[in-house]
Amino acid sequence: MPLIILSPLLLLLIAVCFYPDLPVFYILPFPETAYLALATIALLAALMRQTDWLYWLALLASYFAALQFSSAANSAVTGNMAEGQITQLAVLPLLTAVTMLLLAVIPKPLLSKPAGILLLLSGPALLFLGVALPLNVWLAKAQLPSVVLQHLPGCQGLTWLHAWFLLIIAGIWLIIINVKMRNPAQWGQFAIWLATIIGMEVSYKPEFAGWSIVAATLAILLTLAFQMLHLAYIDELTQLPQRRALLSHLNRLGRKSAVCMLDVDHFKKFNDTYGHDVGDQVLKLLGSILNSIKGLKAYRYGGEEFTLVFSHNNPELLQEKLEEVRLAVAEYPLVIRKPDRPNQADTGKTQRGSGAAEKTVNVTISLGCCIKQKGETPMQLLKRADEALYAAKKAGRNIAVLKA
Ligand SMILES: Nc1nc2c(ncn2[C@@H]2O[C@H](COP(=O)(O)OP(=O)(O)OP(=O)(O)O)[C@@H](O)[C@H]2O)c(=O)[nH]1
Repeated sequence: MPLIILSPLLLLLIAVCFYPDLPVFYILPFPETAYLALATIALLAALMRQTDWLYWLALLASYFAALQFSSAANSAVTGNMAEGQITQLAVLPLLTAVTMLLLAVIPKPLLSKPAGILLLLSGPALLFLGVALPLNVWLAKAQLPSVVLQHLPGCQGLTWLHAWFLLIIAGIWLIIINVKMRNPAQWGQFAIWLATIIGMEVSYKPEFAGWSIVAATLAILLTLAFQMLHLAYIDELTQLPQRRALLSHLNRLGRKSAVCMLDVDHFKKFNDTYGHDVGDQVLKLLGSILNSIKGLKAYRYGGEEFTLVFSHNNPELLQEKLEEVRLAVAEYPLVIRKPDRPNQADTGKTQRGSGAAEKTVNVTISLGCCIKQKGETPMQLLKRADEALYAAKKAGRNIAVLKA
């Protein structure tokens, strides 16, 4: 997924480096096209209720405007930055990188709230302040060693100073994406940052800088598509694909396959005893247990029912796997905080650990599995799996029933 999101920028980078004379670079009028692309994506993001993107787009638009303003101010210089000299334009990527990293990590308020409007305006304001203030003069006073102000080999705009600074930002960003937040939006934001760096390096040609904005908007478009797919197919609570994804899988099921329905035993009683919130945590945990078991594809069918799809029909292997799933759930200790600790009520009621005010419980599941028959439709197969589940419940629960 990340590479697809980054692909417009990677393609642009290759084209700029190796094919700078491509006619496609010169067919669009810039900067108008860049602003039009930004406005279109902003509209699309707002329509899709993904308004966080508006913060990013405002920042990107003001970055592009600041880039043009600084480029015009430095128009006497052929490249972005004369060797060994810090221009205002050279400070821009450093400032943008920090602003974007900040935007990536801070919680974003609703745009309709005053705090949202403030955040929307503060990013662009910071950039324009950076351009207006003589930051380059202040930086020059720091008397950096001349080597850090030399251009990178093959680069016209970026110096070693930029390289080190941007490398650190990129490192922090990639760590955040991979360790903390694994979702398409994080990669889309990283793509925007990448676009600003490319835009900076190629700003000596307005067409290239304009294309970097177009590539960034394409990256956001791809991210929006992933976000919509996620909304349509992934269950919010368990993070498993939900019924729509299951039906699409069942429609392209191979000849040798099997389907299993499972649900939590006495879940109504569990909810009544520990509360709906704790019940939700159990379903979440069940989702992560099912997702971690190899050799099957797990879906949340609805409520406390889950479906497992197997791409083989070997009865021994199926029985073994069903048993593995059943035991994985039954043997997982759920630590539940007692309600006499209200101050910690929001911080995860179900987790591993021990303590005086905690109680360990176990939940069990029942499973009903059926091997796909010749000519059987997905609905018929699901219905038989449901009957097998019913048989497992009748047989006393916490067992797996496999039918041919
Ligand atoms: N916490 C929580 N409970 C849910 C959710 N979806 C369904 N339930 C509950 O799951 C319970 C299902 O109850 P029943 O269908 O009677 O089944 P059961 O109590 O598990 O009994 P058996 O299946 O016969 O063992 C109901 O109380 C629903 O409210 C959910 O998303 N979160």
